[in-house]
Amino acid sequence: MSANASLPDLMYLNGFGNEHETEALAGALPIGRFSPQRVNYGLYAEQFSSTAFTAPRASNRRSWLYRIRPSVMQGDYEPYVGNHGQLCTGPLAGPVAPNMLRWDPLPIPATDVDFVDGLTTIVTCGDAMAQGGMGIHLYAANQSMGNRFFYCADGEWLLIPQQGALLLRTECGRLLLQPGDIGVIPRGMKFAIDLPAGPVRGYVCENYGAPLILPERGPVGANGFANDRDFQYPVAAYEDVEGDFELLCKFAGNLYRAPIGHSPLDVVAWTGNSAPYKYELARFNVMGSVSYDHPDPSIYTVLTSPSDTAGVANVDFVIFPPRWMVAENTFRPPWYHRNVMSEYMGLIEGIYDAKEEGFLPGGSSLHNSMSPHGPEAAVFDKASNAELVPDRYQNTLAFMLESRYVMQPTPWALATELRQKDYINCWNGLEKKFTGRDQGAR
Ligand SMILES: O=C(O)Cc1cc(O)ccc1O
Ligand SMILES: [Fe+2]
Repeated sequence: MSANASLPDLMYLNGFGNEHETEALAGALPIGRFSPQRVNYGLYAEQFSSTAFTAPRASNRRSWLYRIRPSVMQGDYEPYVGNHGQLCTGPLAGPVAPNMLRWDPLPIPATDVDFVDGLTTIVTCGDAMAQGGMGIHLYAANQSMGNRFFYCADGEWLLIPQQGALLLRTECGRLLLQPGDIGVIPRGMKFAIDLPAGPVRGYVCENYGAPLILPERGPVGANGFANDRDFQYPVAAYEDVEGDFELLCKFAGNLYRAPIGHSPLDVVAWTGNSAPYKYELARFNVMGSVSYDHPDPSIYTVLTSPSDTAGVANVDFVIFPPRWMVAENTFRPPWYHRNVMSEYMGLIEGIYDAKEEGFLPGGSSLHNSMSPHGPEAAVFDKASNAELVPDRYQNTLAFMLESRYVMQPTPWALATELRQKDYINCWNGLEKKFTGRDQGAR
């Protein structure tokens, strides 16, 4: 068991996008073929395709699942209306104002709410039906899903816990996520989320586009940033239980439910490269300036969903982890900035260096395409006058979801009391300092 006695100590398979194979019962995996006439143990073979059959080999993702019942063993879907939050899908209707926006964290619900019912969408971009863009959901929940199972046909889910542990029970096995970890669940994979250590809060990026991959390293070489070996996949674990259960799904922007007479997490063995995985953000190997200037934040990219244009992401997932700051004769916080890419930010822990006030763990900010942003006034003054000794940034873990597509706040996001209507005032006090005199700064 791990340090917290209520948390399971799970085994994992290491390696990003590897052709993994795992069996919960010895001999359950066919050898030398995927679909033998009869599968051992009376299992059914089912292929799970996450990319088109004909996607190039380097980007092709699929797995073979050997399961107690094939996935067709379920009832018809009917609309599901239980969602306690407000789950939305891009594109949303109406105009998008370019205002800079910021929100306080969601409260933990006062009534019983599980993970799926506790989702509230804050922004979306692109178009789920066209398989581009993403939705960003906040979650706050206090109940395990138990025998309510879910899958999302609209996109891959990147889970970013901010508070509390998530036990992901998936078709491929179990993953434990704690704050500081991230988890990725392929589009369409069935799962349930239990809460082994109390209430939870965090963020979900529903990636409508190409599956997340590791970014190129370029001249950095063969190691560094997020290393492939640190991505962890589950070992096969199956549930052989029957009952009056519920299969929920999100499809083409709406939630549905179907009755199901058994746990769909009944995969006894699987092999392939499309499976859920986790990554501990503390393992990120941070690159940074050891001479001068604040580099572009792309050096902190953990995962990227490419678009059809090289270097222009559908979604980049970027973190700002603890690290040393040593740059000389440099304004060390992020510079003032206008960006063609749209930037959503969240905070997992501590304080973010550009915003020491008002950007809280569990909170959010949105700086849309070409909307100006940068350090608040107090940070500008502090950083302009700081003694530039080596400084270790500790107790900090912010992240950014960046996209080529304009991000549209949901009606909830604009109306909620959690929105800080005075956010723009954080830049008050950046008065004119221009004197017209040469002050000798170089
Ligand atoms: O705070 C932000 O807006 C994110 C960000 C961080 C950084 O280090 C450089 C540019 C940038 O947009
Ligand atoms: Fe920015």
